Amino acid sequence: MDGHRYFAPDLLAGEVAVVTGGGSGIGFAIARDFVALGADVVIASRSAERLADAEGRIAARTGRTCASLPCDVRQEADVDRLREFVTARYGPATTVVNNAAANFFMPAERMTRRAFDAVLSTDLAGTFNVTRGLVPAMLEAGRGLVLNITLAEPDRGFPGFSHCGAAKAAIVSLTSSWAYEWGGRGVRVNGIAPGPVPTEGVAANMLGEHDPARAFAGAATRIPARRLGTPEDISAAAVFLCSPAGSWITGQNLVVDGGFSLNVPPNAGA
Ligand SMILES: CCC/C=C/C(=O)SCCNC(=O)CCNC(=O)[C@H](O)C(C)(C)COP(=O)([O-])OP(=O)([O-])OC[C@H]1O[C@@H](n2cnc3c(N)ncnc32)[C@H](O)[C@@H]1OP(=O)([O-])[O-]
Ligand SMILES: NC(=O)C1=CN([C@@H]2O[C@H](COP(=O)(O)OP(=O)(O)OC[C@H]3O[C@@H](n4cnc5c(N)ncnc54)[C@H](OP(=O)(O)O)[C@@H]3O)[C@@H](O)[C@H]2O)C=CC1
Repeated sequence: MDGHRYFAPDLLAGEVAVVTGGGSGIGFAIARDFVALGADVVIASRSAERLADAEGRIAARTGRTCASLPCDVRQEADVDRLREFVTARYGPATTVVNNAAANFFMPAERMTRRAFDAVLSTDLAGTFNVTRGLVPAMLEAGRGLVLNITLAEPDRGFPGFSHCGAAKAAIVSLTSSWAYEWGGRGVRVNGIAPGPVPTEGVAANMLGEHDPARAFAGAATRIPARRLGTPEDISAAAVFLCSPAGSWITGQNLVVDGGFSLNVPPNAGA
């Protein structure tokens, strides 16, 4: 069920939103729900094929179109092209969702510098590049929103995924710094920290040789809400934070995880 059903149909009318990684998983759900609620949306990621497919699915589900542009968030020149494309098509972006990310299982002692850089350059530098590219126009306009897709309590570590944990911890810190620096100039900055959401990206990149069905079923038993998250759980929170209903919320990292980060021991409360 799409996340936009909770909200008034024109809630985001007048917004121009860029969603990185909007062709799949959580980013797709956010883009789809923003479109359904009246925003003009550009989805951006590396694969033109994935973006074209997502554009078609969004139009079929919402009856409204969005636009897409191939963009590698690691490349500043790509981000410059993205800003020019968005501005020419819809006017300057008023909302950016930094959702694009890379992650894969890698024990810390085997982590090569190239593997570390592959994740840090996508997750951390990518978030910096896109924000740095799009926020100046928001500051000039005196209004804007940045939403970073993060991780719950990343300072506690992310065993097996230390590169991604480090990147997400730094993004949470950027969220606070940017919120403070830009709060007086009309730009809010927040994070959403999703719990386990069984997307294709997770199945393909994080589970190694594990059978996805078994791995996901095992994870669900460790969640107080006793179910995995859905992309719609995350997109509904994104709509709230990026709407006027969230206008006094900035610098926060909203955990949306069915209680997963409470670390309830197995069988507790069963
Ligand atoms: C709870 C939080 C959950 C978060 C979830 C998510 O983020 S889900 C989002 C999940 N979605 C995605 O991740 C999106 C899709 N992901 C991707 O496209 C890739 O993961 C990528 C962006 C890292 C490739 O970037 P690129 O083209 O720049 O990389 P490259 O090919 O040039 O390799 C550079 C180094 O990294 C190594 N290495 C790379 N991949 C793997 C692997 N799977 N396995 C092991 N190692 C891997 C590779 O060996 C090499 O090191 P070496 O051996 O030369 O010393
Ligand atoms: N699913 C989960 O359990 C959790 C997810 N998250 C976070 O949620 C977000 C979405 O993850 P999810 O939907 O699960 O995974 P996906 O793999 O579906 O999403 C990753 C997206 O990032 C894009 N991407 C990757 N590298 C780049 C790049 N260099 N430039 C531009 N786009 C890029 C991919 O598109 P393309 O290949 O076309 O470039 C893809 O659409 C991520 O930030 C992730 O870290 C956080 C906690 C838990």
